[in-house]
Amino acid sequence: MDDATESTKTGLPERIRACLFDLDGVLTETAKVHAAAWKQMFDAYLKSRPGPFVPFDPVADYDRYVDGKTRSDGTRSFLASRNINLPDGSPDDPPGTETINGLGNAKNEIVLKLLDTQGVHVYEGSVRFLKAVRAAGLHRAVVSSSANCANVLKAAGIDDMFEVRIDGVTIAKENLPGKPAPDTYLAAAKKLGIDPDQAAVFEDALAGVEAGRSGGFGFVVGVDRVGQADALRSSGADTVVTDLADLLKQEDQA
Ligand SMILES: O=P(O)(O)OC[C@H]1O[C@@H](O)[C@H](O)[C@@H](O)[C@@H]1O
Repeated sequence: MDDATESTKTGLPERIRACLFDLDGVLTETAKVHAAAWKQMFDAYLKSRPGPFVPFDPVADYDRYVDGKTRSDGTRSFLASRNINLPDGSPDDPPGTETINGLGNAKNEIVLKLLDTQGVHVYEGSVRFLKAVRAAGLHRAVVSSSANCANVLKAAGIDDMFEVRIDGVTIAKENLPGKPAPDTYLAAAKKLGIDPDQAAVFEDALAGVEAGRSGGFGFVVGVDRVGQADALRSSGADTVVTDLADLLKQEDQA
């Protein structure tokens, strides 16, 4: 924690009245599952194209182009990095159709299978932190680009911990710009009736931390699961932890 941060029972600055949590990689261990599904889909697609095969890197490519973004933004962004431009197609394009939606649907088939076979695992430190902020009377929202957010929260057994959920389904329905735009976080703060400078954002994705910074949120916590603390800081995190429960430690030590 930064020395300048006034400590409360939760390790957050005193002005904070709400916590806005990303899902995949912050609350649940599902960022890894998404990264594996993206790799399987993109590698199959890249192999089908003429020219040398350069595989999708599940760390570097995932963090830079895909993590935190909606399914279609992530697909578009990685393909653009390889100078591949595909039409959007339609949301119900069958998996494998050579469109942004077709490739995204293929990835979703894989992710659903993986979630089904592996189950959804929560980060225990995140659950402890969630319980601590609830006990401290802070509002809680989940803000995820994933259209599978509701099911993942349910499978993780933490769906009753949040007053507000903004997710990939909301983004499509309300036509919100996805992360790195701040709109999804701003929508959550608005629904909670809290000003952005009274809300803290918790994010493992560079795109999400950027959204927290550009939205004028009161505190941005970078959650480093893959050794990218410096990148999280330079994208706008006020502090970086490897486990949300680390925020509670300074209270224990006080
Ligand atoms: O394909 P879904 O479940 O709608 O998820 C979209 C994105 O949701 C984000 O939360 C993940 O960080 C991305 O990896 C994922 O691709």
